[in-house]
Amino acid sequence: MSEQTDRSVDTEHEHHGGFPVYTPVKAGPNYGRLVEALRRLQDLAVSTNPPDDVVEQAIEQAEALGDLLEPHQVPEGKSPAGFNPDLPGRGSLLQPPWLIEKFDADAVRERGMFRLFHRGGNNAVHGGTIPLLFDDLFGMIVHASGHPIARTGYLRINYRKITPIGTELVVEGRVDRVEGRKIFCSAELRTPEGTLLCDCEALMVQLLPGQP
Ligand SMILES: CCCCCCCCCCCCCCCC(=O)SCCNC(=O)CCNC(=O)[C@H](O)C(C)(C)COP(=O)(O)OP(=O)(O)OC[C@H]1O[C@@H](n2cnc3c(N)ncnc32)[C@H](O)[C@@H]1OP(=O)(O)O
Repeated sequence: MSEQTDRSVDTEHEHHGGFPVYTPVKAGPNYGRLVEALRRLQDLAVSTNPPDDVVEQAIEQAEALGDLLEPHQVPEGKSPAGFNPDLPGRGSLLQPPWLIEKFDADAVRERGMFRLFHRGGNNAVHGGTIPLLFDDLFGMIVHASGHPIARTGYLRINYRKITPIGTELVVEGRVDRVEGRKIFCSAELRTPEGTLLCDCEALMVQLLPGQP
């Protein structure tokens, strides 16, 4: 039985629905550099228009990189990607590369920038990227406040001001109240000076045993 499915290691497992037990995954000394190099590629992929001979070279190199990495695929929870809290975006390419600044029962705060590959219209952050930031934050808030794993029932976002790319920003949220399985949370995205850009309310619903 794999460590991930051996539920005897976590006697509270029933209270985490059907989720595997997640634990932080250590990254080697170069892993963060790899993720940042891939993010740079994502930035360039959305902001370049290379001639076809360069496109051909890029394809060859990208395919070679895929071939290099593919033999090292591991199940969910075994890669540092998303499971290393010390890396920007916890090492995940999906997440905006923000760093966790506070991870306490009363609040979770992250600081970072949106990248070029998060661009929506007219150089502002894409409106669909902001729920990604909030949703992930609420997952961490549920965890940090000691609740079993919960899934997002809803996110209600108010876009108050244009969210800029390449500028340091801060997001902070907390649990507001709990009613049975329902964990009501809120969070705000601000500039470091405190200007409110977006705020969000969320309902996180604690999973029942076996719920995926
Ligand atoms: C580094 C290593 C450590 C890392 C450290 C961080 C750890 C990080 C862990 C990650 C943890 C993952 C975090 C997942 C974050 C997502 O899950 S994002 C995925 C997006 N969400 C989903 O896909 C959820 C899909 N929906 C569902 O699965 C089900 O609808 C739910 C949410 C489980 C609820 O279903 P259910 O169990 O059948 O419950 P149901 O009876 O429908 O609802 C329960 C109550 O909530 C209410 N409710 C449910 N939905 C709504 C709604 N949309 N509006 C209003 N009320 C609602 C119901 O009315 C009901 O209220 P009461 O009648 O009890 O008063």
